[in-house]
Amino acid sequence: MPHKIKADKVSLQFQNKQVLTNISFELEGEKIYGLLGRNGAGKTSLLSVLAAFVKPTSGSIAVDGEHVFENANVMEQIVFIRDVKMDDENGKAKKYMKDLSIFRPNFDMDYAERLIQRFKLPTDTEVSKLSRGMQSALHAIIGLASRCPITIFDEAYLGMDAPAREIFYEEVLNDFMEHPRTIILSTHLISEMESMFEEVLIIDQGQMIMHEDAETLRDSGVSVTGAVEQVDLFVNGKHILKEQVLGGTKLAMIYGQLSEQEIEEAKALKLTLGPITLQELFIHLTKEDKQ
Ligand SMILES: Nc1ncnc2c1ncn2[C@@H]1O[C@H](COP(=O)(O)OP(=O)(O)OP(=O)(O)O)[C@@H](O)[C@H]1O
Repeated sequence: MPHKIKADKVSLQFQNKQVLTNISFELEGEKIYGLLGRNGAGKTSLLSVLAAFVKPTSGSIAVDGEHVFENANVMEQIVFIRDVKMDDENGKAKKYMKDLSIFRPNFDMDYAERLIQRFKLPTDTEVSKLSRGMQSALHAIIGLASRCPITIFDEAYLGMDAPAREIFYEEVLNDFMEHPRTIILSTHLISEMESMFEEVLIIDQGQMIMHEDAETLRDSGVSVTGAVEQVDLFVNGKHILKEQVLGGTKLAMIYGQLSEQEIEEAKALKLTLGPITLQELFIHLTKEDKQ
């Protein structure tokens, strides 16, 4: 059964710094959610409140109606994976996992072993001596193999190289299909991951500015490709997110939907219309000088 998450007016202050302001949202669960925000937007802070690592200054987060903070029952349901260095950890990867698995009732050691093979994680090296990318892989393996109903990866892939990130994305998708659960992936590097998200939450300067179905978000803008002059003619007066010229061809991304008449106009100008990327939309929505 999916676990419902409800955040109710969550605010967080560190000393005098307002880090989160009145954040409310509901997640119905068993989906892959993308939490997007620029550096310092408050992603880690929000996820730390959700994982009960930090008590909000005001407001609360509840899972199935139970507040998370200092609630062992709920905390057992949540795994929060961050890309932190493990410089002080003694012991090797398998022992490290075994020790952690005691607190994770669904931990699947066979799956962890398969992931160790896939990521080529050295098992004869002390955890603290693993390279940064291998420490990231170890975090990812623990997050996946824990099979927690609420699985949070907070930029967990940052230390990995491109092939390792590919493995991570593939494993998240495959394991989610086989064991549906709530997976929250926070990132500011969107282009690689955007196809994974079913719903997207965007925070900017500590505030939730968007919570939307990923498809709906992609439909909120249009890409227009064609001959430079024709594209210029068509996008004139529209809200342009990005323009790019390659030889005689131009790609423009515009914000907002087109009317039937505009679609006909585009056809007449021999323009190709397509969806925009979440990345473009994100950059637009979180730009400092946005209107
Ligand atoms: N312990 C702390 N004490 C004071 N300020 C903090 C603390 N932790 C975070 N902050 C501040 O809170 C704000 C949000 O930080 P947070 O790490 O949540 O952002 P983020 O979106 O995860 O950023 P990034 O993508 O760079 O990791 C930042 O301005 C940060 O400096």
